[in-house]
Amino acid sequence: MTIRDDHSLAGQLATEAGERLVELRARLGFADARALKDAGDQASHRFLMDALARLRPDDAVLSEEATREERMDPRRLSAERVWIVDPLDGTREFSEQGRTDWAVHVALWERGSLTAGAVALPAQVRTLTTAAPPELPEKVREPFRIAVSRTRPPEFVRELAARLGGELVPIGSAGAKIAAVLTGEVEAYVHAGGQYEWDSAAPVAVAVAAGAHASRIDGSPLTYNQGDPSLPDILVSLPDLAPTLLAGIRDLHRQTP
Ligand SMILES: Nc1ncnc2c1ncn2[C@@H]1O[C@H](COP(=O)(O)O)[C@@H](OP(=O)(O)O)[C@H]1O
Ligand SMILES: [Mg+2]
Repeated sequence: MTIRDDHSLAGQLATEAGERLVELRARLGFADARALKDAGDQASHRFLMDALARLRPDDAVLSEEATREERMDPRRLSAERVWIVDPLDGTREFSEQGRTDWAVHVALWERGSLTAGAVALPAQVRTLTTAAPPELPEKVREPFRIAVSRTRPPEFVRELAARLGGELVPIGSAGAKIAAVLTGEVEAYVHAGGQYEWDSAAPVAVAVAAGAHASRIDGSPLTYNQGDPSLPDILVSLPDLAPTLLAGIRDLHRQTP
């Protein structure tokens, strides 16, 4: 495989890693969830690391599944091009039979911003990429829907939705939730309380390319390839809904700091 275009490369790598995960799921089955999660994380990480080393040997990589030492390698902080990958986002859902809300994330950061990315949703047989960003819905549906974590929904989002007249939709995986915003299944994704750069880099690259809003929940920019990869909160939404959500979050936090 020789792929000159980074957008296409992100798409092909995420898609192929995802196909391998589908096969692995079928082969191992769901009896031992821990074993399936670990095998999925490792197989996808190895595939992506080997492919990037072969196809983009001069670039740095930040992967969720790298060792702590590899993640802390200071070379990535002076590199001009860094691939930020989450080999299996929504690991919990991957290990649950029948669930399709898990993803493979491949993003490229260059000199301060995300420039390419892909989110494969292998069990939904689709990959969203910056090569051909999805077309956003033109109008915000009413009542609007906010995707939240199935297992760790932030406390304040229930109150936010109640005040603004929105509905909550629990979905696994940050990539699957942001994809749901871009394809019109929900209108927003709000998360707080903990997350890392690899959980959002690729889906945010696609969201921004599609024209969606993406920021921290206080409206400040999401920044990637930092020394500390923690990026604990995020808001992705259709652009017309963002001012309402940001103002609602600001009001809530003013009243309950
Ligand atoms: N409070 C928290 N602290 C750390 N990571 C969190 C988190 N809440 C969610 N995440 C991570 O964000 C991703 C999406 O989570 P969720 O499905 O709950 O929305 C998951 O990535 P992984 O599956 O790659 O570990 C999960 O680990
Ligand atoms: Mg993740």
